[in-house]
Amino acid sequence: MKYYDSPKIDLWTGRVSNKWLYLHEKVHCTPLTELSEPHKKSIALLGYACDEGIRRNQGRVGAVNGPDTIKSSFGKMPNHLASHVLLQDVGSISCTDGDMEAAQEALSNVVTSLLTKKQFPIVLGGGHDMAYGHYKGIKNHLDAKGGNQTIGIINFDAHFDLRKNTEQNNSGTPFYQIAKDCQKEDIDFNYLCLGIRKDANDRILFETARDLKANYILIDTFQIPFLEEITTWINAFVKNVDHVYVTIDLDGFSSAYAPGVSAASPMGFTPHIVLECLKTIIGSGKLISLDIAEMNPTYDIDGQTAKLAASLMHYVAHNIY
Ligand SMILES: N=CN[C@@H](CCC(=O)O)C(=O)O
Ligand SMILES: [Mn+2]
Ligand SMILES: [Mn+2]
Repeated sequence: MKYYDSPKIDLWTGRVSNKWLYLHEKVHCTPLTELSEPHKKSIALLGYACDEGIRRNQGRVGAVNGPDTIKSSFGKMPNHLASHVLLQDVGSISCTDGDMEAAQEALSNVVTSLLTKKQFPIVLGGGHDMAYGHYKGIKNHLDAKGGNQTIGIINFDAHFDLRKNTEQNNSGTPFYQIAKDCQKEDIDFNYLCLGIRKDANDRILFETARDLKANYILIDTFQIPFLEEITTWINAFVKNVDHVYVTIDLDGFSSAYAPGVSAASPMGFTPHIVLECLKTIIGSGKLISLDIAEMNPTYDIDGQTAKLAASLMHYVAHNIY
């Protein structure tokens, strides 16, 4: 398949225990052609190796290497997964010819197929344009099942990513594109954005958020001391939808935690508040799929952004089933 690379076994190295103590010993590298409906509960790791959207959005490229770096960091972590949980690396969507829309389409098709095969997808990026393909994949899967099931998007991010795509699609436009698709279908655009920075979103973006009825919490209050209020907001949002798609943009974290991104946030959020929110969302039983975006190894320091992404994955993988 064009825009698809099979899993790379070489990424999965680390301490050898011969007792599945480490995730690189637990993971199976399964090309999509060999993926079947599992007998066990299964987590599918998929890369989105594309930074074309970041380049178009005047950002710093390098996120094309993000997925492999996160997988490699994750593999070195301890495995506490139950034996009845399968962990599979199913490879990566790649975009080497600049055709980001084709890569998004390929991503959408693979996500649909993963969900149909009863996998829990964790997608690793790559630019946040990933969210458009990821959302479409979830939507197509649910539409095929019928019943008009609704999707709520929870985006942990410093940015709305609601830029208008009148000139082009890029890493700053995915949720605007989704909102426009919702309008065409006459369905609600259910979007909650956590960690918005006033110093990183212009007036037009705030106006667009208002016009599209986007829900958001500013970075000033997206902090542990406001956990009770934040949890109430999340619960109210989740209650209103059938399924939740979570997308985590690493550039929303303070650059003290996540320097390896295109647009860093010195005044960003902490991993602790994100983990608390993930606990609430997973606890709702509605989380259908998740991704981690904008990992850029070129600007990382001592692999700490990759480790943060891997730790978030570690938490989700160990709590989803
Ligand atoms: N995907 C992120 N996009 C941000 C980048 C901001 C920046 O380059 O400073 C945005 O378009 O708002
Ligand atoms: Mn961002
Ligand atoms: Mn983003």
